Amino acid sequence: MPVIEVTDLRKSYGGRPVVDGVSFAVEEGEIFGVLGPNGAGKTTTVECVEGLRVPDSGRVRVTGLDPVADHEQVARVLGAQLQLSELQAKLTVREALELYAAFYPRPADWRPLAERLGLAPHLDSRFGKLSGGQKQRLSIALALIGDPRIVVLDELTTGLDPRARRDTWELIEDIRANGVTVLLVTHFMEEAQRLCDRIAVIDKGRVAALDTPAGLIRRSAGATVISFTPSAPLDDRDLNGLPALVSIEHRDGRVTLSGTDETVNAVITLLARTHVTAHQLRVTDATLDDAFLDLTEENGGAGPTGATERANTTDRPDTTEEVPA
Ligand SMILES: Nc1ncnc2c1ncn2[C@@H]1O[C@H](COP(=O)(O)OP(=O)(O)OP(=O)(O)O)[C@@H](O)[C@H]1O
Repeated sequence: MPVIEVTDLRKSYGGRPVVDGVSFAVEEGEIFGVLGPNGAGKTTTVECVEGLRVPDSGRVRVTGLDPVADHEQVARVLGAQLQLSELQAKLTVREALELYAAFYPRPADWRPLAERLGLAPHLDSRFGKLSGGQKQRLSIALALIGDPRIVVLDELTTGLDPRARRDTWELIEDIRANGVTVLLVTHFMEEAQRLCDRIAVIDKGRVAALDTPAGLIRRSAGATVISFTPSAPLDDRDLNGLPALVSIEHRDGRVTLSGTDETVNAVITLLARTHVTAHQLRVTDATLDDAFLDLTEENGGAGPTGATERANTTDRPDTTEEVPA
């Protein structure tokens, strides 16, 4: 049975719909991602799940409870990440943990929690003196202190350096390994791809797609990208005739094609037939970035032109770029 159910959720501000019929269900034990461009309605959606906003219409249930009508009971099963600005700079880590534990009838023991989150050496440090990563870990600890079944993490790793971000990912996996369901709002494709079992891509207040990361990538128009530098020019007619081809790009003597495995096999056959050698041949899968751009309208939507530009980006090293607004 799903632990979170959102059905046809709608919310407008000043007559402008920002959540426009969103539906999804999160199963127990999942890391479920909510991904989308700026202003897509992600935070509004999860705040309705947390009971912090009242929907205009639609139905939200958290373990069968209504987050608005049954707010207190929902607060016991659902841990929300604290806005870090709400913590006083002079409060120590220990004081913050003790204070927040006191809000719950059956809190988790904060000591092992602090240990697990690497906060044990910093118990006497004041909040204002913590690094960005330590602050984030404290905010996760405070979200978990009520011993919730579900935790909502919104833009958890924004502003963290790559190492702190990776450490935080391990923590999130660790939280799930302890049986907690995670609802994760993120901008970072790599984060969503690495962590989430399923992702709802939200665009302009609607669910543009809901699938596993691999499923979203498969939907992307050019799911496989092959690039090489040919030893002699290839005939454009041959390239354009390749099966399942989505895009072709020529740059600095290098050819980059996106399509499917069928395209890749046909290119290899073409190279053999024309006795052309492919130098620095690379075959890569499209990334969630590519799928995201295909699925969200503001970035140009699906189509060969968009895919052509992106074909190049798959060769990039392991980056954690934010989605352009
Ligand atoms: N209280 C409010 N009053 C009026 N407009 C609001 C309010 N809260 C949010 N909005 C607007 O609703 C839209 C959706 O906001 P929301 O924060 O849900 O999006 P988001 O997908 O989380 O965006 P981001 O990734 O930028 O945080 C935005 O245009 C935002 O400016």
